[in-house]
Amino acid sequence: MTRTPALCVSNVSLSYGARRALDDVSFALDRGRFCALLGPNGAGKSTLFSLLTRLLVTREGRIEVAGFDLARDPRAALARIGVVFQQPTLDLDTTVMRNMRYFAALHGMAGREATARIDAALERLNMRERAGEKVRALNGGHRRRMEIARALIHAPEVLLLDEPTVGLDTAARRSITAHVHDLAAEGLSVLWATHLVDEIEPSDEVVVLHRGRVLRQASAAEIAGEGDLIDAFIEMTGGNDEAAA
Ligand SMILES: Nc1ncnc2c1ncn2[C@@H]1O[C@H](COP(=O)(O)OP(=O)(O)OP(=O)(O)O)[C@@H](O)[C@H]1O
Repeated sequence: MTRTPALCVSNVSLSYGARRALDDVSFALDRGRFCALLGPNGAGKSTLFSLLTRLLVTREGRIEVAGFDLARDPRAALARIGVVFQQPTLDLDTTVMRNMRYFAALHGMAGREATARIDAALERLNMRERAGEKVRALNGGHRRRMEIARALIHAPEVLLLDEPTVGLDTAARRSITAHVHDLAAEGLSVLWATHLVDEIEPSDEVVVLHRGRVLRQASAAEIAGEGDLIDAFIEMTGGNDEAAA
């Protein structure tokens, strides 16, 4: 028996006026996998994330989360998704704990249940000892970790992250990337949008998106072949990217 994929995107297209931002995009994310959505700037990654989170809707194609159709059963589908958007959405002048409690409340959780969920989520990101600090006092890497912990409060099956390391220094970038790979190893299904090849491990799944189209889905090792992933990526996309930055 085959398991329902964590995420299944089938023949999805979206245009902004005359501009075709996504063109017949299809891919599937298996459960418990780290999948990089790899594409140069303008490939359509953020547009796809907007569709996956229903900030945008399209009539062209179908999206399923853990078997739930996002258009027909949005409540069930969205309940299974945790999201970290590219732009931080933190209240800087409250503590980590108050931020987390606020989000738990949005998911209908309070009291002991909320406390247990928040503790577990912060623990997974090594952030428990920071619970009493104001967000403003945290460095960029810890703020991002807090956002990831926040996205896990409701125990989603799929975690979506849109270029989550933008603006972070090398050490913080490496730490966040490692933390999220650990989450996938624990069973979470992860879709990680990036244009940075060095955030991807050989065993990761990769969906290469370019000019709104999926060029390939395979493991990073398969795509790299005998060479490096970055060379394969540049060859596929024509090199109009700062992939090595
Ligand atoms: N609101 C919009 N109106 C018109 N065109 C848009 C809009 N948003 C995005 N686009 C265009 O759609 C295409 C895909 O953009 P998108 O932001 O999804 O790409 P991306 O891969 O996320 O790029 P980046 O890494 O720069 O965020 C680009 O050509 C972009 O200029």
